[in-house]
Amino acid sequence: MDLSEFNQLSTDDARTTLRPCLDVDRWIDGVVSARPFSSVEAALEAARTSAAPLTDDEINQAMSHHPRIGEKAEGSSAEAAHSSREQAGLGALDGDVQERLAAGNAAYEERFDRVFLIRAAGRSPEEILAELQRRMANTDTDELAEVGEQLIQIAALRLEGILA
Ligand SMILES: NC(=O)NC1=NC(=O)NC1=O
Repeated sequence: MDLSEFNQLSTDDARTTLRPCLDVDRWIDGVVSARPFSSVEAALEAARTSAAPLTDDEINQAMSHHPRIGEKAEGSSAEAAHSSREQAGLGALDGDVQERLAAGNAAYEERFDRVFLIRAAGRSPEEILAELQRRMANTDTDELAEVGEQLIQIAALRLEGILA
């Protein structure tokens, strides 16, 4: 849809449109209430700043919608479609990278007890692996903050796709 359609959506329809971007009510309401936007960039800026930083509870709730990096998104939900598109950008992972990513995901889950989440769009598999290694050294607190930032980056990219 275009920006004027988004600006004119009812509050409920705007909320429904935004939920697959980030399943956090405070973020959704922040973007919905900032309408009408004068430009797509203004809408994206609202998406990048609304509800930031996310709380631990909001992060944990939002995380349930994200498949592992390198794994096919399950189901036919809007979130799954977004994830598939974002991960398609990784291209066909060669065997070695696929294995290293699977091993990295397992190590990350062991260390932080959640799926490794990263904004995949615009990143090569090698960059994602490097980020995974770097973040393994984070404290729990620092890592949770990074996850929150990545969720918001993904949300803004998803909104950009919706408004394209
Ligand atoms: N585990 C993940 O990082 N998942 C994802 N990253 C994205 O950019 N989209 C996803 O679904």
